[in-house]
Amino acid sequence: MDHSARTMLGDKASKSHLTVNTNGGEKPHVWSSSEGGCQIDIGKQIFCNRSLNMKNIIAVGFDMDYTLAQYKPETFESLAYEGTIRKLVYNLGYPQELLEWTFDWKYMVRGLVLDKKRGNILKMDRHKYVKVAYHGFKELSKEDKVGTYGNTLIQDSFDEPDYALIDTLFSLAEAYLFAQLVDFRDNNPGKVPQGTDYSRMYKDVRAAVDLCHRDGTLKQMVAKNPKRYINEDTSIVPMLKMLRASGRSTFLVTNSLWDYTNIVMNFLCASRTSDGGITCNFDWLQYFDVVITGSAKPGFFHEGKHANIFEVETESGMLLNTDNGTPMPQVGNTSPKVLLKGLNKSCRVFQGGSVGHLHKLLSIESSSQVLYVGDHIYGDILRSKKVLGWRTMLVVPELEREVELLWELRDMRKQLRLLRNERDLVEDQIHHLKWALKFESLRNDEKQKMTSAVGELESHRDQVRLAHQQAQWECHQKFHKIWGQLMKTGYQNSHFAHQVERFACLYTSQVSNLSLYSPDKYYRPSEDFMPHEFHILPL
Ligand SMILES: Nc1nc2c(ncn2[C@@H]2O[C@H](COP(=O)(O)O)[C@@H](O)[C@H]2O)c(=O)[nH]1
Ligand SMILES: [Mg+2]
Repeated sequence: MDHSARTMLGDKASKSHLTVNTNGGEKPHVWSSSEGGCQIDIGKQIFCNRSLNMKNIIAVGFDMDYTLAQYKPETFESLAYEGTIRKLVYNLGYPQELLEWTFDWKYMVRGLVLDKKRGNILKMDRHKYVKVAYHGFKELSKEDKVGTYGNTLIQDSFDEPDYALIDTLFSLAEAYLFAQLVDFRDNNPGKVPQGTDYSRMYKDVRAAVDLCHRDGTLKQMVAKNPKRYINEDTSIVPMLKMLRASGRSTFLVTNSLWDYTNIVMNFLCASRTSDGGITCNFDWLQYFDVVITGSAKPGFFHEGKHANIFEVETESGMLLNTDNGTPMPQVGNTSPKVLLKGLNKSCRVFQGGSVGHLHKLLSIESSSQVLYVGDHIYGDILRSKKVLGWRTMLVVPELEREVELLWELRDMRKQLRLLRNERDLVEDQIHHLKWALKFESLRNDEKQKMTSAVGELESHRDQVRLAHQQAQWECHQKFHKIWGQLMKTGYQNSHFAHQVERFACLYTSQVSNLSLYSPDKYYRPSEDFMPHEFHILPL
């Protein structure tokens, strides 16, 4: 990105947020360091939907998977894809030839909706109007699309059980496999198990993916070689240290269980040995006050929910009974050493429980004092904000490239807007002339003149329309060949963007972007604009 981009967009300076240290590794510039406090690249900024004064926040919580731990989709999602195929073939009777299939990890994006019954994949705008629709990998014609989804009666559904929202990066492999199976069934109806319709195929894929997450197919491989599957982020520890130094409590709430959480957090927080190796220990716990594993979000966020909470004995992974989080004597011959350990530790680790337990453990009086950072709108953000009133930040890794492309394509987008205005203007002129031809008493020569003017304007309109459509398509393709921009569908916000706007107080591309801002930052939203204001107020 050139320097002007940095200064024009959010007044950013050209300073990078990483410097190369003496070992050749990258040293992050946290806000509190001497190099920190510089202006921030557009791709790393935190964007604000709803004002949030960090001074009112006393605890900052984090989700782990795809929030603190950014998986590499090319390896991690491929692992999920291959594991799922094996289960389809060996457990569910799908043909062996599926084992030859390959996965394009860039094809699917978040925010898509699977129409399980029809075998379609959809991208909708914020009004739930279907703008892009594919049957398997075949694009639906405009007529088919409108015929199937144009009916306003189904506009407000698109929910389970007939539809599935691809709202986490964990779902990209299953969406791709669903599209492949739809194509496969259409072309080889006899080859799929008898009675298998599209919905059944989706159900099978879902069950197989689910099993991959539960039976160790994925987690064993990540544990063996975390570096292959997870991006290293040297800013996470400095960010946590800065938040804690500012007086905030920090906590982790993850659906992963303790054994896996410990491996992933060690990878993210441990200091590396000279050969790049990691010593596995529990040092990372010093950066948290409370860690809750196996949290079963989003159910965790229900205040009234009764859920047992167990203390995790970190060395052995043993679960200890607690009295709502308070250590309690174990019945029988449990070693008293183990029982007392929990009382002295600076960070306590639990499994299960619900938000009430967490508030008690952290002495939180009001839920508005908590900021929670997660990657899943439904699992992390929607319930925590809507039901509970926590403040929320959504991590959207795709955003970094999206905003940088927006900047690169600014001239193209300006051109698009001009073409759109011109098309509207010419259409108005045509309507006006046609009206006059129909209702005004005109002389023959006037009529002839007007009729030929209409003809000229219509051909001009067609040219402008075509140029506009062409430019729109080119722009769409620059973002993603099939689905276009993540946050837009045409000129409207996408369904995904609409959810981000409604449920996330803040959103940003990486969790560690928090380290680039003061822990006391007052995040303020940009001004709202109504359509009538666009032509009046200079932007
Ligand atoms: N049983 C299933 N587990 C899943 C699935 N998709 C993801 N996951 C697991 O959830 C947690 C997410 O952790 P969090 O830190 O983001 O709360 C992680 O362990 C995943 O493996 C699924 O479809 N089924
Ligand atoms: Mg997550």
